[in-house]
Amino acid sequence: MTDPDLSTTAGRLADLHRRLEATAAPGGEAAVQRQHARGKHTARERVDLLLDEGSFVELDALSTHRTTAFGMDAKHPAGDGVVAGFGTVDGRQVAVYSQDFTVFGGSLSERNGQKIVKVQEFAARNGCPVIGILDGGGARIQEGVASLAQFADIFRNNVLASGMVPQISLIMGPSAGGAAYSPALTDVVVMVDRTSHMFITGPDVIKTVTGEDVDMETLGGARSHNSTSGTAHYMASSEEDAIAYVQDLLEFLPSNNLAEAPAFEPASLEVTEEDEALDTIVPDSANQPYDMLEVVSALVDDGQLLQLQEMYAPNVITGLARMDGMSVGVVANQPQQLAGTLDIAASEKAARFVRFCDAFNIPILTLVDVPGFLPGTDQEFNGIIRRGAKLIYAYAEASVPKLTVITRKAFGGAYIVMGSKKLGADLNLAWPSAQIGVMGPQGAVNILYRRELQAAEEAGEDVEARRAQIVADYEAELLNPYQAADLGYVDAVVPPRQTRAQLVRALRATHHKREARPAKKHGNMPL
Ligand SMILES: CCCC(=O)SCCNC(=O)CCNC(=O)[C@H](O)C(C)(C)COP(=O)(O)OP(=O)(O)OC[C@H]1O[C@@H](n2cnc3c(N)ncnc32)[C@H](O)[C@@H]1OP(=O)(O)O
Repeated sequence: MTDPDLSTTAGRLADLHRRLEATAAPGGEAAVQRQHARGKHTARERVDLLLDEGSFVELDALSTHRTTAFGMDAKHPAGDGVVAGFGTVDGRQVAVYSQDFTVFGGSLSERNGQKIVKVQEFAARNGCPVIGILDGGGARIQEGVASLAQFADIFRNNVLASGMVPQISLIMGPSAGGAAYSPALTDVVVMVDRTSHMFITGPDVIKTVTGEDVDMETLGGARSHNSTSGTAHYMASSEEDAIAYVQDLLEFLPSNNLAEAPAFEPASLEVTEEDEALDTIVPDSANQPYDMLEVVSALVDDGQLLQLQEMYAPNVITGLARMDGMSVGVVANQPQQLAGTLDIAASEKAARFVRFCDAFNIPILTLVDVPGFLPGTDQEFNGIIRRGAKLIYAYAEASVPKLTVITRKAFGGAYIVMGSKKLGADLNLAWPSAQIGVMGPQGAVNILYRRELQAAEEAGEDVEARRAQIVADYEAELLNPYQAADLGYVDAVVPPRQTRAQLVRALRATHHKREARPAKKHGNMPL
């Protein structure tokens, strides 16, 4: 192909076209084929899948690195391994960057790091979500500290934008070493099963240092980070699934902390069949589990809940839904898992979610059926006191509308933590099946009546009959919602079928809630 004549306008236009064409597959066709063979899209294909057709405005497409060492002066792929810019998702503005694994393994250079920073700053300035698509080998080795320093800029921007604009990370390949801290600093991390990996030190380093044998998938695959480490919020079955999840998620979120989330059709307050079914959902026996997801489904619009961290700490459910057409964050104990107890993982999961909702002005609906914190040395030694306290901190700090429904058990510290009145909830409802107390009946009777039961045993009396009687007395006296209703710690005891309508009325009433906090630099959460 002959070089265009740059002394003419037509030639300059042809030159531009030639340069832009080079951005289509800067790592070469063979690298694109390798990417596809691994079941992965290219950086540009991912941006196209995410954004509304034709909406993408690319920034710095023609920039390239400045390194000369290690033969780098001979390689100048256009864009330098990141596709960056802004566009729309369902008509709403977002900023996006997408690492290109076909260019130096998607590694971060000084130059392409600056492109990412530009996108982050664009999002912060213009109040729109920023979505990072990660598929890269971390700091570009050939650039040394220049690349490392650029990461510091990115991390700092992650922190400064936190709570200002939603930040979402789509992991679609490796996110290795310290580089993994950028997604970790964002609000939501989505990983693709089998093709995405996050780790601070890889299998080889682990083998050398600790002698441990672990493969990449077990160490840092989507399943591990969704179910074990709690780093990821959704495990997608494919890249398309991951992108669809992010598109759904964005529909629940405001563009920034000063905006409102999109609103949909208001709800009808007529009692529906789903409302009626709530009257019978709590089993007669307090020890029998039921599925809290069914309660959520009956309460929220169209029964739709978008769970975050569904695979992690399933004893607490966290997710986004709509009530009356408005976004709400749902936090709910799940009696089907660990009897709904709160452990370290559940506390941290729920705390982070409450803070996420609070940052973006999303009201919080809390559904309570919690027998307490999970007992055991494992929990105590690993810091259930410090780490469980995060949930108290999050609820007490949150100034968005907070609505709480106690469906059954609400015992001890766990009662307080789960959006109780005195932590600042706006409406606390209880069902007639609610049991609110310092602890469950067996524990209470063992402590209060230990001596009496011991004496009865020594006297040859029927201890079990006596214990059953005391338990029944305790349940009748304290394990109901009426002491709390009497003292104003629940605002109303309602038939389950009326719950949805009461919550919707409360959401309407609290829509413009403003709650001031004393001025300070920041609090000191027990991290
Ligand atoms: C604050 C942040 C600090 C950090 O980022 S520290 C972390 C530094 N990075 C790492 O430790 C990861 C190094 N890379 C790897 O482990 C692997 O390349 C990785 C990412 C798992 C991918 O493995 P594979 O899928 O087998 O691909 P591969 O090794 O053949 O790499 C494909 C091409 O990408 C290149 N590459 C990967 N990571 C790079 C990097 N960091 N700097 C510069 N080039 C990098 C690699 O050389 C290869 O290039 P080529 O195709 O052979 O020309």
